[in-house]
Amino acid sequence: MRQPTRADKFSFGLWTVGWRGVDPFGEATRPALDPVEAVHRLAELGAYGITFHDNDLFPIDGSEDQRRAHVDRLAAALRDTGLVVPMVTTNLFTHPVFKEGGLTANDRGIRRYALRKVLRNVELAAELGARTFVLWGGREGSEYDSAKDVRAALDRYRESLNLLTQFVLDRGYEIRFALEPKPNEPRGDILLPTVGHALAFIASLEHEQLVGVNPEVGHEQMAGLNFTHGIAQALWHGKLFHIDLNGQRGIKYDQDLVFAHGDLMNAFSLVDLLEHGGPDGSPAYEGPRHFDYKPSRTENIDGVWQSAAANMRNYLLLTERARAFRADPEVQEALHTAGVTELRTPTLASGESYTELLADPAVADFDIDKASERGYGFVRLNQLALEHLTGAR
Ligand SMILES: C[C@H](O)C[C@](C)(O)CO
Ligand SMILES: [Mg+2]
Ligand SMILES: [Mn+2]
Repeated sequence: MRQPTRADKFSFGLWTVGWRGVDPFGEATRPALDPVEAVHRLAELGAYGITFHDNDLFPIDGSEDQRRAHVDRLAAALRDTGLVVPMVTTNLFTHPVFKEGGLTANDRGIRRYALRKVLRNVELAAELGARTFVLWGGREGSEYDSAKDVRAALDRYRESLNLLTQFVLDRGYEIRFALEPKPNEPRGDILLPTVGHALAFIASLEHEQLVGVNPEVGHEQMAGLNFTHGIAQALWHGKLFHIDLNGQRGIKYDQDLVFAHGDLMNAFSLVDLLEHGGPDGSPAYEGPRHFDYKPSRTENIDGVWQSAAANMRNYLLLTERARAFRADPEVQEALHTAGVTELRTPTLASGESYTELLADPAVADFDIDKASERGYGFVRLNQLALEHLTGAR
């Protein structure tokens, strides 16, 4: 099993390895981690980039000089290690001022403050060469239906995205925005809860070509959805601008487990799609393989670095297993029997009209009982996948 290299484009949020283990029922179990230390350690482990929220780097109420000093310290560590910053995002959820939202808070003053905070952070993203700007609306939502006019909230979200995309165009920044959906937590119900909601919303924006999605494994699975299906549809729309990889075990609080420590079969099909879903088995996605996870609260700092390494190792393991799966002649035969490749053939012959379809005797006399007898062999195909996944093949 090879070690990760910069070419694998693995990136980590500073907030991941830096998570101190505070949860709603317990205080921190680990000391604060210096972002510069995180950059050096992640570089040693084989990462290629780091991402961050503004306030992962500097305090929300710090002075301009303090802000600049923290940014310069990070920039120096990036130069020393060669790590890059593919993505930047804004914290619109920790400070109490955001307790009722940021960009879609009922309070207009808070919305104006939040929007300015994002604009300032887009400038920082441009300074550091980030190409993607993520917006996770963790506090955009409600606990009580009568407390939030959802249509007005979507108006405010659209107003914000239209301003932010105009800002990027006017400044000439090479930046695109990626919305990160999540169904709930910390708000009882979060707006734009799934990839589907986000894709529909993006279509309503003035500069929709600059806005895509940053789906997170656990977030779609918290909504009971199949993550690989969500990623496939995001790719189909040309809107997979970034991705948050982690693990989740069923519909419960956001576990942010190490990638593949949740639904392993879905992690396998996801990596197969990302790495071999393009033309002739090439990658379907060229962006960073970004981990947004939390080292379990049970771990000490050694466990933190082991968990970071585990994310990259699991991605590489699944890539290797998926490659063997695709190369297995029995798998190719099973895919053919299952009709997986047949689905790529258009239902209509080229140029065929509905008139010709209606008149086609082969369709008019289609023997549905005979057609019902087809055995697709899906279980055998899935067994082959499992045997490759477990190294039994
Ligand atoms: C980018 C986003 O803000 C990161 C979080 C907080 O982990 C949500 O997944
Ligand atoms: Mg999460
Ligand atoms: Mn995330």
